[in-house]
Amino acid sequence: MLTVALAKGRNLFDTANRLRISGFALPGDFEETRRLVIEDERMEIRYLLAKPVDVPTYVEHGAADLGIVGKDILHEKGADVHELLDLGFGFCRLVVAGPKETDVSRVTRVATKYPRYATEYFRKLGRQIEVISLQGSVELAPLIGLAECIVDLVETGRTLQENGLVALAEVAQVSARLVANRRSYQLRAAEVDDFVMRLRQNR
Ligand SMILES: Nc1ncnc2c1ncn2[C@@H]1O[C@H](COP(=O)(O)OP(=O)(O)OP(=O)(O)O)[C@@H](O)[C@H]1O
Ligand SMILES: O=P(O)(O)OC[C@H]1O[C@H](OP(=O)(O)OP(=O)(O)O)[C@H](O)[C@@H]1O
Repeated sequence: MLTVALAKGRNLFDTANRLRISGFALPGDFEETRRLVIEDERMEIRYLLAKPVDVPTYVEHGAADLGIVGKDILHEKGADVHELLDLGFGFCRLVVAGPKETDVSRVTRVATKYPRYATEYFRKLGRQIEVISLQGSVELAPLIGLAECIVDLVETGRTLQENGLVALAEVAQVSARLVANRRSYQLRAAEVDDFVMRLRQNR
């Protein structure tokens, strides 16, 4: 039986949809259930419903053979996992954003849920910045002077717009990815390949 860790929240609906059209039988209440472990006995798959940021951890440590999670989280966590497939949903962009007059090449304080991305991005610009780590509502920081700009996800642009901020530069493009534990990828190759093939065919 393969164990697959799925990110709860925003991407779960598209993930479940993709699994269903790929032939996996999920319970009708899959997207709403409070159960955290769900078994599909016919397909011999066990799903773990995890907080998105924890999915790479389950996969890296072998608690799950496979995982589905956003590229943003994957890179930020730096987990040692094998990336197998861009699933083609969960699209958004990680950007530097702030008041429109902000000079990105001169900022010193950046608020973000993504310290690694932020540090790497500004290092490439030759800038050593102070990162202010926040857990959400990051757009607040430049509004009240906690930071000059932010590094955060943008999808529709509505949150930036309603707070008088603009995207100043793109840091990364994001979509959902299928990842594998490195040992599972080698030792359970046939099962993993079958899972990958089914998801790939239904992109
Ligand atoms: N507009 C968006 N804002 C945030 N994440 C998005 C957006 N569009 C797609 N995503 C993807 O969804 C993932 C975040 O999902 P979600 O917001 O449910 O997680 P979360 O912020 O960790 O939530 P929580 O902390 O409440 O569990 C991101 O990692 C990203 O890959
Ligand atoms: O471009 P938009 O479509 O407006 O989406 C972008 C917003 O969505 C996310 O926040 P989320 O709703 O996950 O809340 P959070 O701030 O608590 O992370 C992200 O951090 C942005 O704030």
